[in-house]
Amino acid sequence: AKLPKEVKEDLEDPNSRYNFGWSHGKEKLESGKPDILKGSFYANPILDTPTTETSLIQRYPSYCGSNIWPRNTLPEFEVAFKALGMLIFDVGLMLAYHCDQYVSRGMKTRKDEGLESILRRSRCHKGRLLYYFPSQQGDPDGNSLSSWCGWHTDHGSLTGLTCGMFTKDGVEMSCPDSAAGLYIRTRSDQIVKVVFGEDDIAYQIGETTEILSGSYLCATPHCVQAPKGEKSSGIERSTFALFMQPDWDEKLNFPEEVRIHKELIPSNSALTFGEYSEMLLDKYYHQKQT
Ligand SMILES: O=C(O)CCC(=O)C(=O)O
Ligand SMILES: [Fe+2]
Repeated sequence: AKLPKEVKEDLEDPNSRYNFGWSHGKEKLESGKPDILKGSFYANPILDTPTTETSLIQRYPSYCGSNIWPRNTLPEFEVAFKALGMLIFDVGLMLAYHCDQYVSRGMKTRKDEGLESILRRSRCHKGRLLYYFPSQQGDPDGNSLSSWCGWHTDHGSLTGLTCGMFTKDGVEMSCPDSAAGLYIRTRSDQIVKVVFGEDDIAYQIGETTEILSGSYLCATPHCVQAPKGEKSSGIERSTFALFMQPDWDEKLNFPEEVRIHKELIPSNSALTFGEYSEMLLDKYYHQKQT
């Protein structure tokens, strides 16, 4: 986020709707306003070029495009991003195995249709380095719990997260406001602050896992609160998320009873994850138009 403007512009990829490389102020919030509170850098830490087929790149640019790296300005960045992404991926596969064990108590799934197999063969995983710009006093939304990032569920399968790192002018420090950070809502509707260490990885369930597991597993609603108070001015937050999700070509066998995005899922057929994500994008796009 602190690279010169021209360097960041070179790292932008409008064709993928800014889903590769640098993205700032391009994503729209629920209110329809651009999200200027955070800057992101997206890349697939497992594959630099998921496919060379032009028709696929045109159809699913946000998944099938190629990584963009600041190889001249920050040569160590690519190495670190891939190492962290792959670590979260490997541990995530172990977690997926246990998710399958849990779900198998309640429903029958073929082994090759389990979460672990689906994630192992996917070419669609996406790492996102997030940088929340310094909190400002008197932000219009400064008092709400979701002041840095609103309540949402991630739409993929599993999201792995590192703990947020707070800095001021780039120097690491503990956050003066202990209430700042990530919050989740539990199955019993409790709001819980997520606390974990710098050597830990936290995983959240995404919507696709909820749907495919017949709601045995539930997507984790979460938001990020900015620090408040005078002492917190100038505090920035950085973290890394790995969105583990099925391949664009993966046929999703939706169970008969579906709780979320019901209206989008045809009752008789299996969509691919690529088709399904496109429908979701269209849905949110449509909502924003009305
Ligand atoms: O900043 C965080 O800890 C969470 C980020 C997040 O929810 C997302 O990128 O979807
Ligand atoms: Fe999220």
